Amino acid sequence: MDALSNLKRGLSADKLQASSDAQPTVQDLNRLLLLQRNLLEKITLNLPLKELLDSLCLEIEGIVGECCASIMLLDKKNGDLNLLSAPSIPKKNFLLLNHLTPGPKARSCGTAVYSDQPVFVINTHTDSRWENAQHIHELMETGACWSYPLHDAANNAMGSIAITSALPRNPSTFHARILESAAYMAGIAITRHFSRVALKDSEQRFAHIVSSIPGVVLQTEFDAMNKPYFSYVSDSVQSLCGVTSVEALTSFKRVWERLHPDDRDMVNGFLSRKPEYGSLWTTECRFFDAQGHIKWIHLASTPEWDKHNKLKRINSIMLDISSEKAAYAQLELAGIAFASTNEGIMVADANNHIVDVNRAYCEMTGYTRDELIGQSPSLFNSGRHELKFIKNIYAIILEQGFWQGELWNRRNDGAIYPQWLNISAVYNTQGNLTHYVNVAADVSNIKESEAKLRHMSQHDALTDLPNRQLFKILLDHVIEHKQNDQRPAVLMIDLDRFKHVNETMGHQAGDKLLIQVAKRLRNVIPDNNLLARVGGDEFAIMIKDCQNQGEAERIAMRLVNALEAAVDLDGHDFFTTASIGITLYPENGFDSETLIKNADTAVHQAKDDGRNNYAFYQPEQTQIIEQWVRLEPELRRALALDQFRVFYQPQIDAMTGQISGVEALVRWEHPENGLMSPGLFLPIIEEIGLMTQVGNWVLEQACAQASQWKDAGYPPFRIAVNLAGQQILSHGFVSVVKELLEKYEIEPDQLELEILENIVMKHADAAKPVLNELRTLGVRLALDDFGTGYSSLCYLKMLPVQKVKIDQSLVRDIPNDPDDEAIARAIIALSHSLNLSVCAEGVETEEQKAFLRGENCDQLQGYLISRPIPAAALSQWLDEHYDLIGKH
Ligand SMILES: Nc1nc2c(ncn2[C@@H]2O[C@@H]3COP(=O)(O)O[C@H]4[C@@H](O)[C@H](n5cnc6c(=O)[nH]c(N)nc65)O[C@@H]4COP(=O)(O)O[C@H]3[C@H]2O)c(=O)[nH]1
Repeated sequence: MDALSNLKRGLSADKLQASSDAQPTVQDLNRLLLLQRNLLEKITLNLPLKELLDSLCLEIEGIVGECCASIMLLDKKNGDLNLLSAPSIPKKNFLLLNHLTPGPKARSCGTAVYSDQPVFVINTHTDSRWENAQHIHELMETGACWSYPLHDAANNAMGSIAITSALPRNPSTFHARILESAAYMAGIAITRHFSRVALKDSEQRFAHIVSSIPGVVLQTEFDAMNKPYFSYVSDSVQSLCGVTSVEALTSFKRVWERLHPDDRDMVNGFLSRKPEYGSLWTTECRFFDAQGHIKWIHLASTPEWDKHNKLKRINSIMLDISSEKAAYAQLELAGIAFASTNEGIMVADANNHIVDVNRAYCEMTGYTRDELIGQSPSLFNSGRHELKFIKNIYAIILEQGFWQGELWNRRNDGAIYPQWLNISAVYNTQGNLTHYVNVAADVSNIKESEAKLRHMSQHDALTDLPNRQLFKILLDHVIEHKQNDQRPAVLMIDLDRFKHVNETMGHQAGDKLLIQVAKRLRNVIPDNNLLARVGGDEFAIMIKDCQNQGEAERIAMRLVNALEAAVDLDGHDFFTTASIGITLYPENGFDSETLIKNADTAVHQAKDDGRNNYAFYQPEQTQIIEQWVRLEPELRRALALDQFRVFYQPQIDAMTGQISGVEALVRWEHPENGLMSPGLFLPIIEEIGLMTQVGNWVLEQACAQASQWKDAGYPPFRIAVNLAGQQILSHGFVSVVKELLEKYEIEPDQLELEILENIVMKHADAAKPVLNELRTLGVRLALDDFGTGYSSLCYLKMLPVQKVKIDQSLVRDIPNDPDDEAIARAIIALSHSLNLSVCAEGVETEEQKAFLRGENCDQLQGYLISRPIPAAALSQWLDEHYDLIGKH
C-alpha cells in the first residue's frame, strides 16, 4: 500500500488541520534533496547516531512545520518500541511513549512496525489504533501522528519514524515523501551504526581473544613474486621472537632472522607444502628471543588455497612450548635414568600395586616386567620379617614421606637376599598420596664383603681362630649371659721360646708350628668351648663353665701333654712346650679385660716355674709384671750404659775346704734401684731376646777376670759361668767360647759352664751337639739346679756333663726335711755312680755342711763360705784365704 492510499484510509472530515495535497514544488524537492544530502554527509562523517537522528528530526520538523518528529527503535530483548530520537518532545514524556509493544492497535508507530506499513493517523482522538492512548492524551496534545516503519539490512522492521501534530491533520504527498525518505535514511544510519558497533565489538573480541591466547597469531600471505609477508601478527610476537608486531608486519626477514638456523630449511619446506598435507599443518621450531635464549615453538597453521591450488594465505598460531620441552627433556632424562640405572626402581600405586619397574629391578628380583605389573610387593616376602615390621615401615612413610633400611627379600628362584631399600611416598598437588617409589639395591655382595671383613678383623689369618678382639667379645658375652652357677675360666697359653723357632728355622716353620699347635689345642679342649689365637705365640681358651679349679687344672694338663709330642717341621722333629696361665670367674676378674690380663700374668708365673707348666693367677704377680713393663726399656740400654756387674761366689772342696772355683753371677747396677739380682731382670732379658748378648758379655768378663787373677799370681781355679738356653742355641756359640779362651789364655778345663737341667731337657736335640762340641773343646760342663725339674738320670747319662749341682731348695731344709735329705743323698750317690762330681748350692749352715760332707758331696757353695762378691772383694777374700788357694 502506498502512502496516499494509506492517507485516504485514515481521513476524517472533522477538525482536520488544513493540508495541501498539491504535488511537491521544486522548492519542496530541493528541501527534500538537501535533507537527504545533509544526512548522508553526516552518515559519512560517522557522527554519533543520536546526534545524526536528532538533526534529521529537527530538519523534518522545520520542513513540515508545527509538528514533532521522533524515531523509535525495537528493543531486541523484549520487543518493545522505545524512543531513540525525539528532540522536540520533553524528556518527561518519554516514559509515556516508551515501551510500546507493536500490535494492530499500538498507536501509529506500534501499528506501523507491527504491520510493516506506513500508518497515517490524522485524528488520534477518533482512530481506533489510538484507543489505548488516553493516558497520552491527558498529558500531551496529540492530534495526528504519521508513522513509517524503519528497516534493517535484511529488510525487517526495526523501528519507526513519526511526525506528530498537536491537532488532527492531513498529510500531504510531500509529507509522505519526506517521511518515506527519512525512514529510508534513518534505517541506513541506524543499520550502519549497528554494523559499526558490531564490527567494533568483533574487532575488540578478536583483539581480546588474540591477546589472551598464549602465543602469536599470524597470517602469512605471498606477494606477486611468491615471497611471504605477514598480513597480521599479534603483539605477543615480541616476547617470542624479540621483534615488535609492527616490525614483523613491515619485514618478514626480521622474524626469519630470529629463527634458529638449523630449523630454517624445515620451516621453508613447511611454507611450501602442497594441499595433500591436509588442512592443518603443525611443526616445531626454535626462535631466539630478545635475550638470545632459545624458545621452542609449536607452529600450527591452516592453509588457504586459490582456485588454482596455489597457496594464498597461511593462518598460524605459534605457541611457546619451551617449558614443556624442558619438562619433556627432564622426563626423557628421568626415563633414561630409570631405564639405565643399576639401582632397581619399582613404582607402586596408592594401593601398593606395582605400576612400573626398571630393568635393574627385574634383574635383581628375577621377574619380568610383565610378571610384576599389577602385583603387590608382598610377592617378594622372604618370611624373615614380621607383618608388624612391614606395617611399621608404611606407617613411617605416611608420617615422614619416606623410609630407608635393609630388608630380606625373596627372588623369583626362591633365593633370599638382603636389599637396601628406599621407599618414598609421592603426593599430587591436592596432597593425595598417588604412588610409592621404591629404589632398591641388592647388597648381598656388600654383606658378604662385610662378613668377610668382619671375619678377617676378628680372626687370625693363619689358623682361622678367633683373635683377641673376638675372644674378648665372646667372653664378655658369656659372662653377661651366664647362668647363676656358671663359672667361665680363661686359659692363656704362651708357647715357650717360639721366637727362637722363628729366628732359627724361619717364619714359615714358625707358621707351620702354630697351625699344628692350634690343631692340637682344638682337639683337646672340650666341645662348645672357645679357642683363640690372641698373639704371635699366644693362644687363649675360654671354658664356658668350669666348675672348679681342678677341672681347669685337668684341661691345662691335657694341653701341656698334647703339645709335648714332637711336631714335624719339614721332616725335622721339633718339640714345643707351653706355659699356661689360668683365671677363674669371678675370683680373678669380673670382665674379659681383667680375666685375660690376669691370665697373662699367670703365664709368667708358669714360665718362672720352669715353663711347660701351668699356673693359676696369684694377685701378687701383677706387681711383678708391672715392674717388668717398667724395666724393659731400661734393660735394653743397660749393656751399652755399662750397668751390668759380675759378682763371684767361691765353691770349695767339701772334704779339704780348699777353693775349687768361683761362680760368676751377673748383677744390674740400676741407677735408682741399686744392685739388682738376676732373678729380677734375667727373665726380662731372656724374653726380649738379649740373653745371648748379656750372657756372652758375662762370659767374657769372667774370662778376663780369670786372666787377671792369673796375672796377679793366684794359682788357677775354675771359673763357673751360667749358660742360658738362648746362648747354647745361638749361632756360633762354641766359636765364641773358643775365641775367649784363646784371647784370655785360659785353659779350657778351667772354664766350667753351668747349664740348667730343664733347658737341656727341652732342647735336647739342638743342645746336645753344642754341648758335645764344648766338651770336645775341653770345657767342663755342670748341670745346674739339679733336682728341681725333670731330674732325669737317663739324660744325665746321655749328656757330656762332669758335674751336678744340687739345687739350693733341696739343701735349704737339711737336716730338718728327711725327704730333701734323701733326695740329696740319692743325687750324690747316683752322680758318683755315673762318675760325676757333685756341688751343693745354698749351703748356709754348718749342719748342712756336715750332712753334705757326710754324704761325700764333692763341693760346697753358699753363704756359709761366701756371698757372691765383686772381683776386687773376691781377690781380697782369696788373699785372706790364701792357704785355701795354695792347697788347691
Ligand atoms: N739363699 C741363698 N742363696 C745362695 C746361697 N749361695 C748362693 N746363693 C745364690 O744362689 C744362686 C746360685 O746361682 P744359680 O743357681 O746358678 O742361679 C743363678 C743363675 O741361674 C742365674 N744367673 C746368675 N748370673 C747369671 C748369668 O750370668 N747367666 C745366666 N744364664 N744365669 C745367671 O740367676 C740365678 C740366681 O743368681 P743369684 O741371685 O746370684 O743367686 C745365686 C747365689 O747368689 C746361699 O747360701 N743361700
